[in-house]
Amino acid sequence: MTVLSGPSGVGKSTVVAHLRQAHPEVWLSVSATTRKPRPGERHGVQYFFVENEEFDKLIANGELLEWAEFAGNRYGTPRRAVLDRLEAGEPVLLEIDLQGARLVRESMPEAQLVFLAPPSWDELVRRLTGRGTEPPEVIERRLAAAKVELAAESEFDTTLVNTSVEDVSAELLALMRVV
Ligand SMILES: Nc1nc2c(ncn2[C@@H]2O[C@H](COP(=O)(O)OP(=O)(O)O)[C@@H](O)[C@H]2O)c(=O)[nH]1
Ligand SMILES: Nc1ncnc2c1ncn2[C@@H]1O[C@H](COP(=O)(O)OP(=O)(O)O)[C@@H](O)[C@H]1O
Repeated sequence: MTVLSGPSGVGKSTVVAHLRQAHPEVWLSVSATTRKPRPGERHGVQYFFVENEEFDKLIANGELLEWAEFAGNRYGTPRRAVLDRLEAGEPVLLEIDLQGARLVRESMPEAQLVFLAPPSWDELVRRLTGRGTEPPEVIERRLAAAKVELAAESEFDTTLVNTSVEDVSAELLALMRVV
């Protein structure tokens, strides 16, 4: 199992979408979140969008492999689906934040932790702002979280710098031994 983390706006979703277009056999976990959908996001595709009460239930029933609060919303990985795919021997990819990556490392030490880094701080700010999905105060919050995440890079097994989506997808596939 491979965990991909990195600051908001670095390009995680873009890289994963590119990788899965060429290799749909890579299974990506769909997380539950209390965040509201962005335009174009669909329930069950990018996320399972749930209310706070539903998220409380998922935690209480032990249905999440890990969960974390990120920039004011909660996000969690449904446990059953991940375990089923691992049992079936499929390549499993989680795209989660630093706190989640740390929790996975504790509960599944065999997981491979990959950090996606921006070419520079200015480029990260450009990407996050340029995406145009969040208002300025949310961007500020995510950039504050990004500073913490960038400082934790050394906790990961591997760092990939997202200069080129094509290159980084190929590198990630190689790390996952999908060719
Ligand atoms: N711990 C944890 N983090 C998650 C999960 N799903 C998504 N995240 C992370 O939550 C953060 C915010 O995600 P999102 O609101 O979709 O923003 P984006 O990643 O900037 O597009 C990102 O770092 C995601 O990787 C999850 O199930 N668990
Ligand atoms: N290698 C890259 N070069 C230039 N822009 C990129 C690259 N990777 C992603 N982007 C752009 O950066 C923005 C943030 O990417 P996204 O995949 O949403 O990030 P994340 O999922 O890490 O929050 C998007 O507008 C995306 O098109």
